[in-house]
Amino acid sequence: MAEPVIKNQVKTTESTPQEADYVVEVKDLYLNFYTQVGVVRALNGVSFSIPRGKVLGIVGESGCGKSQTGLSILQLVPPPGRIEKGQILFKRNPDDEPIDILKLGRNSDEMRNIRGDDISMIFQEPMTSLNPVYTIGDQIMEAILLHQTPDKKEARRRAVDILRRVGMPNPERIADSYPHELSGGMRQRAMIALALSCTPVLLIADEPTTALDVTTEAVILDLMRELQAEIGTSIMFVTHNMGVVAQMCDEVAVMYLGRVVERAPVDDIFYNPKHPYTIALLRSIPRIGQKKRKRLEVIKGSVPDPYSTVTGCPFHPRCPNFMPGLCDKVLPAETPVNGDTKHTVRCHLYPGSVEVPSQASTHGGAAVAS
Ligand SMILES: Nc1ncnc2c1ncn2[C@@H]1O[C@H](COP(=O)(O)OP(=O)(O)OP(=O)(O)O)[C@@H](O)[C@H]1O
Repeated sequence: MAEPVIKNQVKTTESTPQEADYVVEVKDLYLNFYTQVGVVRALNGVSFSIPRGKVLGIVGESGCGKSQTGLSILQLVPPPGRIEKGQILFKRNPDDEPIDILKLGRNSDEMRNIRGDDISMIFQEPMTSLNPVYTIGDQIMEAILLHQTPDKKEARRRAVDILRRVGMPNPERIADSYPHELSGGMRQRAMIALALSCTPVLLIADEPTTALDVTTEAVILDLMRELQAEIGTSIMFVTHNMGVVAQMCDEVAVMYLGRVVERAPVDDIFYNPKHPYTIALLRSIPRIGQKKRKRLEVIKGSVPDPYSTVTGCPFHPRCPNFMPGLCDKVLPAETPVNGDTKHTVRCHLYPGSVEVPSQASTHGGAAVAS
């Protein structure tokens, strides 16, 4: 029986991020929402790359722009959102010339092909992806018939096979079930099966397990990791849960108010965090060996109102290391930590941060005052 074609091959490399192979590179992305009460500057110069065959975690508190970054990659930002600036470079294969997704028409055939064939997205709520009026099997078959084979019998066989691979008991029966007939964990598996049915080069997983109980969450995370290793799909894993990051990710980008403030291999994020925001995020989670009575620390203050203006470093109003006259005036540039380009930070505690002249920021440091 022919297996679905695996489009992407894992290529392990010890090179720097600039040299390393990526599937998607987001460069200096700006996104605004033009609402009736004002402009929300949701993304303010987001830059990062998703390494081929690896899992990149995107973490940060609610409202920092994680989901909108994922939706931007698929050109699915809802109105009244508008991408103002930036590039999203996509490379299907390592040797391909990159395609700038933002140059493609939102509804063009090429964009639809990328959405259906190369990049899949899964959400916290499976019913966002699953259609309640079609059986699970029909929905998976539809994707396979559209992108892989016109043969209905073969499509059915592949649909059942992928349901088996995501650990569904009795996949033949599940294929004939409607979404409402399944439990939450089963629906999540069905959604993953649907997303992986075309062996995408990239899977964008937006809090896919947040709504599940911890036991089911652990099973689904294991499954995703297994399938990722088997198929070689890259994953952009959006979460606010640092425990999930430790379990799932190879690299991590920490976002604060529409900007990446630190990115590094996962071990560096946990054992050598640099940005005060990353450190605060880590202090707010329980750790093994921590004294029972020790209270978890809450990050001081709250995320600024989306319409408000912050000058300098967007984190300065909450930062324990705040340096008046610098942090509230100058937006820190992204700099490598001790010359290591795999680990970068945007913070004035580290050399090289004062590169950009004084700038005003809106909602988390939009670059330039308007
Ligand atoms: N339709 C919209 N209209 C106006 N502002 C929006 C809209 N959608 C998102 N935003 C704003 O964009 C910013 C980024 O939102 P986003 O959903 O990406 O955050 P997030 O980090 O994914 O948060 P969460 O973890 O809660 O999903 C937020 O300030 C949010 O209020």
